[in-house]
This record gives sequence, C-alpha cells and structure tokens, in this order.
Amino acid sequence: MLQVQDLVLHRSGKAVLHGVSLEIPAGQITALVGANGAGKSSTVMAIAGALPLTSGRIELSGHALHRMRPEAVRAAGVAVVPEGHKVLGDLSVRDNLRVAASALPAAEVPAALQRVLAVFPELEVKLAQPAKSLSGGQKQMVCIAQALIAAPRYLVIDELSLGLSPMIVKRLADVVQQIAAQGVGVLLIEQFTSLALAISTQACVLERGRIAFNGASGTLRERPEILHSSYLASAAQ
Ligand SMILES: Nc1ncnc2c1ncn2[C@@H]1O[C@H](COP(=O)(O)OP(=O)(O)OP(=O)(O)O)[C@@H](O)[C@H]1O
Repeated sequence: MLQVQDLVLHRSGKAVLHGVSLEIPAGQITALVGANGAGKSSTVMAIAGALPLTSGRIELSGHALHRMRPEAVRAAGVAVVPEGHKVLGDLSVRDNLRVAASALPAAEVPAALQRVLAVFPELEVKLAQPAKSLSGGQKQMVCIAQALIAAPRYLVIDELSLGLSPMIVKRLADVVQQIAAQGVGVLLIEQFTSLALAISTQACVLERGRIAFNGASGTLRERPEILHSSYLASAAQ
C-alpha cells in the first residue's frame, strides 16, 4: 500500500495542499480528479520526491518516502509519468528507454526493454527513430514504458489522456488496466473524469487542496452531483 498522510505543501510561499490523505492499494487503479489548480500535480510531484512537504508523510508499505530524492523514490518502486508526455526528442526511442533503464544492472536491461516492448509492441518499429518524430500518443507510450522499465510496484500517471485521440486513449486505458491486473498499484490523475471513474475502483476528489470525496468510483459514477459541486466550488473561488 502506498499511503499519503496529511500532506501539507507550499509552493512559492502559498499553501496549495492542506492535509491531503489518500491510499493507493496494490493491484488497483485509484483515480485522483479535481478542477484545474486543485492540487493534483502538486500531489504527484510530492509523491515523486520532486517537491518538499511542509508536513505529512508518504509511506510505501510502512517505509517513509517523503524525505527521499526522486531517484530513491523510483528505486523504492514508485514510478511517475509526469504531465505532458515529454520525451528526449533528439534521442531515438531506444535511447529514451535505455536512459530510463540506466539505474538497472546492465545485464538486466535487454530483458527490461523486451518486457516494455511487449506492453507496447507498436514502439518496436519506431526504436531507431528520434522520439520527436512520434505522435503524442506514441510519446505517451514511451513515457509509460520508461516508467515501467524498472518494474515498479506503484505507478503514478499525471494526465493520461490530455491532448490525445479517443482511439489512443482507449488503448492506453487498456494498458493501465492490464498493469494494475498484474499487481501494480496505479494512481491515475485524469481530466477526463468519465474515463478515470470507468477504470478505477477508488476515487478521490481534490478541491482547492483538500480531499472533498474519497470512496468507491461507482459512487461518483452514480452520483455525478458530488463531482459537479466540487468543480463549481473551485470555479467560485
Ligand atoms: N510552479 C508553481 N509555483 C507556485 N505555485 C504553483 C506552481 N504550480 C502550480 N502552482 C499552484 O499550486 C496550486 C495547485 O496547482 P496544481 O498544478 O497542483 O493543480 P492541478 O490540480 O494539477 O491543476 P492543473 O490541472 O491545472 O494542472 C495552484 O494554486 C497553482 O496556482
């Protein structure tokens, strides 16, 4: 279990998270949704070790992650796909994957590459191409493959579908479901809430840096007014 407890976080002196707690169980998808500026990316960056906490804890199976640097968080088994499917454009797809695999023992790299190419066989024919020549969906595949290369126990994805076509989004959603079915705990940040709620079991709604709802995704699917009122409250701030 990956646990975020009472996270308080300031950015540029302003409090942006005010005591956020959430749990990401292994083998399930947990959705984190909320209006623009609610604090979703800040939560992701805190989990990744990229932003220091003011207070609170982040624990992986009882071990504190919250004072670790991003490389140590990754080595502990928590991989993050940042927003915006950014790749190293001038490097080939193969080298993008190799860079992500650089923390692995050299002998393990070929098998790790094979494993992620089995998840995204469409990248096989693109391996020699510069990553900047890929479509947005293919770049997102590279980013997810980079996150998967060290076989993480938890995967945090900031905006899976942003800017991508419905066909690609369906493909990526299927992959995320497969990854969770193999035992990985997934935290999915997603603007397209109907997608997030369709594939997750649990959902948290962030509203202005606070958790406004934490429960079964089915409850939010059946009671969309919970989500609507949270988005309206954010718009009214
Ligand atoms: N680099 C930054 N420096 C200072 N404040 C920031 C920075 N980035 C975001 N913020 C502020 O932090 C708060 C939370 O933003 P955050 O990006 O975490 O929200 P979000 O829910 O991910 O929104 P979005 O969907 O727009 O990315 C907002 O008030 C935002 O203005």
